[in-house]
Amino acid sequence: MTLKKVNPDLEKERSTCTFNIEELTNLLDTGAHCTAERRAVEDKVFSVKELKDEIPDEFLSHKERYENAIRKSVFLHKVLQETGVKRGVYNRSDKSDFRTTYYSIFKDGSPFMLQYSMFVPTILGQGDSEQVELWYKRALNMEIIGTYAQTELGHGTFIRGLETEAVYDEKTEEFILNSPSLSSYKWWPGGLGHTTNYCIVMAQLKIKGKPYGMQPFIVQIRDEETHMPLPGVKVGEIGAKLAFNTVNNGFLGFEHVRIPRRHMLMRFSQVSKDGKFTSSANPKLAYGTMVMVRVTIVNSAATYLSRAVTIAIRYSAVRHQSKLKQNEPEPQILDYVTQQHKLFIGIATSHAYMFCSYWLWDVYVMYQKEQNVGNFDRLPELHALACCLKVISSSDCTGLVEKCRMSCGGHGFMMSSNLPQLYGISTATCTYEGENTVMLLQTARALVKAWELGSRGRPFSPTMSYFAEKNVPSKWDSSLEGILNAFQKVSIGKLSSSVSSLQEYTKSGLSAEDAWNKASVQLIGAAEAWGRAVVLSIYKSEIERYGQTVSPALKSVLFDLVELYYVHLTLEKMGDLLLYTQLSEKDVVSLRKKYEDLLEKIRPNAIGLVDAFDYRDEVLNSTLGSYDGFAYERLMTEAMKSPLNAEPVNQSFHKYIKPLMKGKL
Ligand SMILES: CCCCCCCC/C=C\CCCCCCCCCC(=O)SCCNC(=O)CCNC(=O)[C@H](O)C(C)(C)COP(=O)(O)OP(=O)(O)OC[C@H]1O[C@@H](n2cnc3c(N)ncnc32)[C@H](O)[C@@H]1OP(=O)(O)O
Ligand SMILES: Cc1cc2nc3c(=O)[nH]c(=O)nc-3n(C[C@H](O)[C@H](O)[C@H](O)COP(=O)(O)OP(=O)(O)OC[C@H]3O[C@@H](n4cnc5c(N)ncnc54)[C@H](O)[C@@H]3O)c2cc1C
Repeated sequence: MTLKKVNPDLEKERSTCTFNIEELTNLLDTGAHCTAERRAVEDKVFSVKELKDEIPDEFLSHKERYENAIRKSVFLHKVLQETGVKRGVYNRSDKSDFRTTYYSIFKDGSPFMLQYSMFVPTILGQGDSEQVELWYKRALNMEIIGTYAQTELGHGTFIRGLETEAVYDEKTEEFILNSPSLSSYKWWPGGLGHTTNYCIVMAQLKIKGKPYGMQPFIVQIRDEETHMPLPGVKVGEIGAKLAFNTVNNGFLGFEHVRIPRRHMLMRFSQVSKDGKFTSSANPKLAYGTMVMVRVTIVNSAATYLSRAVTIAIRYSAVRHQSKLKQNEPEPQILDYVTQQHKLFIGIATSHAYMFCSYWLWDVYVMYQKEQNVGNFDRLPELHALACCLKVISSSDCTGLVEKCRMSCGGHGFMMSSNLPQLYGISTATCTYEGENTVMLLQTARALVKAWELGSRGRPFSPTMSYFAEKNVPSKWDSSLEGILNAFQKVSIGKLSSSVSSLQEYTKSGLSAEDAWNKASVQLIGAAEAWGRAVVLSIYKSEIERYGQTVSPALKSVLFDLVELYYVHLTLEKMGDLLLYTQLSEKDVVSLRKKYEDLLEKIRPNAIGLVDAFDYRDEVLNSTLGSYDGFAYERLMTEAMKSPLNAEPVNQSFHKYIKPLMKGKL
């Protein structure tokens, strides 16, 4: 099929853009040098023919898909090694550490994913210098391939309930790993099924019968030559899932498997040869990899959404349907204001979380530096921020990815659109690295503690400093500052009522735990409200900061999106605002008008804004979202790849349908 260069609809859309697309791309990439570096890596990666799929993945069997994913992972590793990309070292954004490039080669994840995202970072974060020297090099060269094995069949959330044991035997200076029950089997780790030969196992340390809590151990599970499971190791794959079907998530059990003492990662806690345990300065340091991955999820969530919204907006610009005016041709569906309502918030939300993720990453890096000199003061706030922003970014972005899919009508249901797969990998972020409700409850725990300490005169940490302000009623103000203040009032109001309920429940005789459980719906509301206030505040302040360095044209568009985000959230959370602020019906009417005006203002820039995410067709992997906009031609080309289309009549006709038609069954 010969294609014209670009669909005229998209050509027209690009001509109405009011800002410099490249300038926005550089800003989103955290610098022009990051854009250049990323494009150079992409040029290299996407020129490798072995990394292209001849048959779409969805037409392969489970086993073939796995084998294909392994083949591509190996080629990709080689290419990235040649380009000098540091694998296993996170950066401020998915794009600048090439995660987006990497994972665009796999629609459903790579079996090496956990090697890069958790195995190597845990060695770096939890190993002492000698252990890092030994294991990091081996892992980086792929001499060993590993994963992070924490979750068990019986427990994922409640880490203290994990059953896998590591019992120290001082006679042989070894730990004995054991899985005492079916529920203690590790379940879920990516790559564990048939790919990894090592893993970090999180297990309960026991010395002379005494428990010392969960610690990380590096455990060999397969022979390095034959890849056979080692004696006492029971390992396999957990089966088909909603998504991540090429990640090779696995199960793992141990029958008294011995490992050397130095295979416990000992940066923070140590076990000496004679079995003496030295505790880390803070027992939660063993949870460090989770904090780091939660921080990075905020950017991943924004990135998944930016891919989905690029596909949906490009498609909406080339799709014509129904009539707005009787005597005119069918309009682009992007001209329907309801379509703009579904999609433009996707661009703004993606920006909001991207800019917040850069800020959160910087907080994390600052904490790391302080931690290295023994200062853990920032950890409770960082933990609360990582939990809460992980939750609201993953749930908001996943909801909007699904909205993007539905906004493409029937074609959004096609696997070739890549929207179902994007939904699958996005919704997984709501569960992994801490199930979202549980993470909100962790946030609430920190907020309640801060509130109670604050009421006794202790200072609040920076993101909670507004708790100190008196919740006095003030006139509604629809400026950005006014809306931010209003959301802070909601946050104070919800937290204050949750604390009152907790106090009332305990006063009425409930234990602290029962009172907490009874008030927990309120508590997760308070946690979410704090997260909203943080995101509104950081998104606005980051754009104000960048606004001083970018061109006036770009600054204006960036602020249109900030306003859209603020007004959209105000209308969405109207109930809370009516309860805790002076918002009136008149204000709501004028905010609705403001919202409609903003959609109209953003409309000419819609394609420019998604082009600025700078996703090559190979990254989007979508029949609906390609840069040239020839969605129908691509849908037909992909449909022709269905194995059923290889022959005009399928043999099942002769075997079953014909006898049925002839009444000969
Ligand atoms: C070429 C490419 C190169 C690129 C390189 C990068 C590649 C990146 C690639 C991919 C991108 C990402 C892909 C990621 C895939 C990941 C797959 C998923 C992996 C997993 O899911 S691993 C398993 C994760 N599991 C969890 O998250 C479990 C959740 N549960 C918990 O965290 C805890 O159990 C709990 C927090 C719920 C409760 O813990 P508990 O010990 O019971 O604690 P409490 O009693 O509630 O609290 C005690 C006290 O501790 C504080 N606290 C708790 N947790 C932490 C923490 N993590 N840090 C600091 N402090 C913590 C808590 O606040 C309490 O404090 P207080 O007493 O109140 O003061
Ligand atoms: C795609 C994917 C990849 C994964 N990869 C890995 C991996 O590589 N390595 C690894 O170790 N793990 C991995 N996991 C496991 C993951 O970390 C856990 O599934 C996750 O932490 C949630 O734990 P759970 O499954 O035990 O859920 P559960 O805790 O059983 O949650 C079930 C329900 O119970 C509720 N609940 C539980 N506790 C509480 C509470 N205290 N208060 C209120 N409600 C509660 C939850 O809110 C939820 O509604 C992966 C999971 C997925 C889906």
